[in-house]
Amino acid sequence: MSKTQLQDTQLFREQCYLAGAWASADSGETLEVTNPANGDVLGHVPVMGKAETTRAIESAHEAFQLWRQTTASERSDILRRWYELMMAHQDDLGRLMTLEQGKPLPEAKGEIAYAASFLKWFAEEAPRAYGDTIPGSKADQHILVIKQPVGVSAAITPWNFPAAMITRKAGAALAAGCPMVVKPASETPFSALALAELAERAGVPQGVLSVLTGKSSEIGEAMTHHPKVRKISFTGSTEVGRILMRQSAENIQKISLELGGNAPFIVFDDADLDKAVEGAIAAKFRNTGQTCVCVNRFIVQEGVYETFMTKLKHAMEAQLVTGDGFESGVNQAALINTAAVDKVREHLEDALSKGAKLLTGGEPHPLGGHYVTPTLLAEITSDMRIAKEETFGPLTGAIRFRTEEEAIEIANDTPFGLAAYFYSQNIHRVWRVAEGLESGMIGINEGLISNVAAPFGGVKASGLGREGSKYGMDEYMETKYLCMGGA
Ligand SMILES: NC(=O)C1=CN([C@@H]2O[C@H](COP(=O)(O)OP(=O)(O)OC[C@H]3O[C@@H](n4cnc5c(N)ncnc54)[C@H](OP(=O)(O)O)[C@@H]3O)[C@@H](O)[C@H]2O)C=CC1
Ligand SMILES: O=C(O)CCCC(=O)O
Repeated sequence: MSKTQLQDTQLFREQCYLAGAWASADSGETLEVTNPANGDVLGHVPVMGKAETTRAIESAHEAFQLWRQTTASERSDILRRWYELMMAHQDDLGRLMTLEQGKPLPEAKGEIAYAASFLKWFAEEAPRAYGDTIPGSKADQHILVIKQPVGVSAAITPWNFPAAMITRKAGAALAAGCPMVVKPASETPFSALALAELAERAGVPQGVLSVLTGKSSEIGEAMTHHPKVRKISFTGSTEVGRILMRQSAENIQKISLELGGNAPFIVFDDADLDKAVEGAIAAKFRNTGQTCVCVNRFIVQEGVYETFMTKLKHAMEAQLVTGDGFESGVNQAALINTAAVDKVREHLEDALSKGAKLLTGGEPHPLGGHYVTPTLLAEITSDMRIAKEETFGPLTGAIRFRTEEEAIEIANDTPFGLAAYFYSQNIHRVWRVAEGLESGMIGINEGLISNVAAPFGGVKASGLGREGSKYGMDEYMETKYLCMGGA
């Protein structure tokens, strides 16, 4: 990639940020990074492994001794500067993201603002790591509770949100007083390395943040097997989450997992259907369907089934524009890789072979490559892959239901429990359904639920822990009880 495409060419880094310095892999080996929209080679990043990860962890442990002693206000100032630098370079960072991830430029810039908001949020939360005092059980006894940073933390992040999944973790960790070693996805390392460059400019001390690219399983093993790493935070597939959870058992590391989803979107007879369609487009097609909170299955009550499906079909045909993320007006981009395209095709073929009806789309996209035509199916049933697995692309379909109980049963009939959405104007039903759905996050008459102030996370196979919000910093802190006697 020509560096001149960026206003600030220093944001394009082809080395890792290890212990406060820019470094190549010990082996000199590199990995090619391509643009998913056209296959162009954008550049190369180091293939690091166990040795480099161990050095980053040891440097983080050394840095921890000083970082934990900085005041919350000093950490807050640094995070605030990092936030301001991200916003000042929003155009370049957005451009880098569109190049390596594919998402449309306005959406990429939107992610930069979203990602930066976690740094601002945690800059504000850092001074609020309050403890407690509790009445003792004896007259001369006092019970105090303090919060302390867990120690060195490590993050492994995915390609679908190359910036926000780093700042949502690193913002909380650094605010709490923990250094962090980050391993971004191999598809989208340049966004991560640009964030490291800005962290350095913001004054994040040496060793407090390292960003390493390379062999994921080796880096993951080095992180989980190192006794000085006290916290692991992962966003990605449930399969890899399970591996990391097993590995982290060895050193009893604290672990947060934000894994796959299979979000249901229920439309009741009493819903405002136009609002439901608006919410459906937002909840399904954000990031071209490649978001863990994206709708997988619509579940629609029989009295409004035909009307809702017709309106959704028309909205998809009128509003969704597929193309290169740099083209104006495009809101559906190329998928990340061939495996993603294949998965969508397999879900479509499986559903059609089992009796689903095609309402729109279905054909290969004329642009070829990683482009997929937005597709809507009717008469989905629970034995289809689309109803059971995370599709992660612009394909969806709807199941028909009769009663509220049936809708909840269908919605909960999945190992996952990240996000769920439903539309109803009946306040009694709203409470019943919100309480009945087995999901960490529920959109009620709302299709866009991601928000820095809200706790993000799932239940069941969708993961453990919460990110963002006033709860996010707790994941990086230990609660310590002090019992003062003889007072
Ligand atoms: N919850 C979410 O937001 C996400 C969910 N997914 C789901 O997962 C599916 C597959 O996507 P995929 O990209 O393969 O997701 P992965 O879970 O494989 O990748 C996510 C991150 O984990 C790393 N990783 C992969 N294997 C290991 C390992 N053994 N130990 C440590 N780290 C590892 C990857 O590194 P590297 O890139 O170097 O391999 C990447 O940084 C998607 O179709 C989607 O259904 C995917 C991404 C995000
Ligand atoms: O895991 C994901 O898909 C990233 C979450 C994006 C969001 O915060 O909405």
